[in-house]
Order: sequence, then C-alpha cells, then structure tokens
Amino acid sequence: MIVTVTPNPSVDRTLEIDTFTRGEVLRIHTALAHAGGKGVNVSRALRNHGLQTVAVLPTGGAEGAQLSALLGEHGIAAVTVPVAAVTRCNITTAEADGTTTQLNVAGAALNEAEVAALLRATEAQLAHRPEWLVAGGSLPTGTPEDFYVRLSELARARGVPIAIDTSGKPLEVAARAGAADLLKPNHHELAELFDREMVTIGDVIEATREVLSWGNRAALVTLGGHGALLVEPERAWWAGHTPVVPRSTVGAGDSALAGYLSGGPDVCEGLRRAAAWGSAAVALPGTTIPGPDHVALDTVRVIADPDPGRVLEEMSVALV
Ligand SMILES: Nc1ncnc2c1ncn2[C@@H]1O[C@H](COP(=O)(O)OP(=O)(O)O)[C@@H](O)[C@H]1O
Ligand SMILES: O=P(O)(O)OC[C@H]1O[C@](O)(COP(=O)(O)O)[C@@H](O)[C@@H]1O
Repeated sequence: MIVTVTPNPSVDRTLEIDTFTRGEVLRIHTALAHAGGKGVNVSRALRNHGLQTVAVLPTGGAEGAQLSALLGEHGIAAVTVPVAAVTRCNITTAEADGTTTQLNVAGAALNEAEVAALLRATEAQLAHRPEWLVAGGSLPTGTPEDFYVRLSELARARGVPIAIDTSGKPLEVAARAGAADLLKPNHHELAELFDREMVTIGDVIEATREVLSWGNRAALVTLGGHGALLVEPERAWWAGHTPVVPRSTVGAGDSALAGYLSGGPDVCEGLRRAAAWGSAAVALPGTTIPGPDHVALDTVRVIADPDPGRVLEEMSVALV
C-alpha cells in the first residue's frame, strides 16, 4: 500500500481550444474537470493499475466537496481533513498542437491547527506501515516551508521511505535537509534549485549527485519529452520512449512517479514504467491518468550509465 499526501490539492479544469490568443473572445469546445494535485494523481495512477493506495488531503468549500466526489468516482480511498479555506481550481489550456499552459493558483491558506491535523492524519496512515509515503505539490500559504521535512521525520520514525515531488522553496528546504528517499524533480526544477542551465545529461547527473550528497538517497529526474533519469550516488539510468502526440502534459510527472514506485526494488523496471506511464498520460486529455490499457511498456528503452555528453533536448529512443 502507498500513502500519498497532497497539502494543496486542486480541482483541475482543462479548457481544450484550437489556438490560445490573448485579448480575444475564445470559444471552448471541451471543458473538463479532474481531481488534481501531485499526491492525488499518484494515488489515481496506482488505483488505475489495481494497486492499493490511500490519499490524504485537506478539502474545503464547494470545490473541496467536488474533489471528494471525483475521488469517490475513481474509487480512491481518501482521508480528507476539513479546512475552512476553499480548495483551489487550477486551470489548463490545452491547444490543438499539444501546447499546454497551466495556471496554478496559490491555494487558500491553512491555519496552524489545520496543518497539525494534516500531519496527524498522515501519521495515522503511517501506522499501517505502507511501502511508501509520497508527498507532493506546492504548499498552501500558512504551511511551514519545512512541511516535507516534518513528514519525512514522521515517515522515517516508522521506517517508511518517503518520495517527495515539489518545487521552489519547499524543494530546496527538503533537498538540503536530505529528507527524501526518492526526490522527483523535473529538469527545470533542478535548474531552478541550482540557478544554472541543464544542457546535457551530464549536467543533470552532476546536479542530482550534489542533491544526493545532502543525504537524499535517489532521484527520478523527469525530462519532459526527452524521457527520465534515475540517479543513485554511483549509477544512473536513462529511459525514453517512442514519440507521443501530446494532448495535455498535466499529470505526466505524477504518473511517472507512480509508475516508478510500482516497479518495486528493481530500479530499471521502475524507470521503464515511469517513462511508459508518463508518456501515456501526455496522450490523454486534461488530467486523465493512464491505466493498463493506455500504457505500452514495449515502447520504452532503458540504458545504464548514459553518455554524459548527450544534449538533453536531443535525447530520444532513436539516438541510443
Ligand atoms: N511531450 C512529451 N512527450 C512524450 N512524453 C512526455 C512528454 N512530456 C512528458 N512526458 C513523459 O512524462 C514524464 C514526466 O514528464 P515531465 O514533464 O518531465 O514531468 P512534470 O509533469 O513533473 O514536469 C517524462 O519523463 C516523459 O516520460
Ligand atoms: O501544487 P502545484 O505545484 O501547484 O501543482 C499542482 C498541479 O500539478 C498536477 O499535480 C500535475 O502535476 P504533473 O504535471 O507534474 O504531473 C496537477 O494535477 C495540479 O493542478
């Protein structure tokens, strides 16, 4: 069983549109609503593949009720912590050429008692000794910046490994504290953390190894359309897949993380699944999360110790 925590979940609204033009009246042909937020999507992906999961999240107001209802429709076991603030809605425009633009709302504030209730709800799930705790997404206002470090302490006290997928300051705080057994940044988040460009595979591996030297055990670094890297202190693997026509990239990273975790202790199998589940998500509308019918493991190639000189933007299965 895998427990996920999403401190800042969302009702994801996707507007499918031919072309987005600023300053015009735009007619939307399809408007979609999905349960969203990083841990929530990891739970959705695991559940779609018949794996056991519990999602812990705060919910408030009408959108919070809608989010709970959406999770219920997906058959997700959810522990919801009632909060005063209304759950946010994140908006995505998905254009016909596959361009995805995300407008992520900061999210309404949680007060101290609500943050404490979220930690307690997670701790109660940790008592069941899950295989992983997955903690992900931005932090709503009022949540301490070291929230993921606190979760890590709770998980480690129970001997439960923790995967952390966040960005900006919460990523920096968690990474520098060595809080993660698995970190899941994308290459842009890693570049932001070090304030330097990531041009080659070697640049990403070098930066990731620095993150691991702070005490984090491994990292799954996703590279958008150029696959994903799994980096350990001594070894690294790259996985890529045959090209996909994108419909919405939202949920690709979360699907990739879920795929990785579903692979068990075999890191190559995990990475293969990460690339397969992530690329499957990209071909689906809005925040639709793939299930077994969408995933094609045979489109993925995994290689050990990829050439550090390779340029990220050129990475594809055709190259290796
Ligand atoms: N445009 C794309 N084409 C094909 N696969 C993609 C594309 N974007 C993402 N993916 C797949 O989804 C995974 C996660 O995507 P990425 O964009 O790196 O994560 P995040 O959503 O966290 O930013 C990638 O490792 C890759 O396998
Ligand atoms: O908490 P953040 O960073 O605003 O991100 C939340 C958004 O990211 C998602 O979890 C999707 O993330 P990925 O595209 O990285 O898989 C959405 O469902 C959600 O709206």
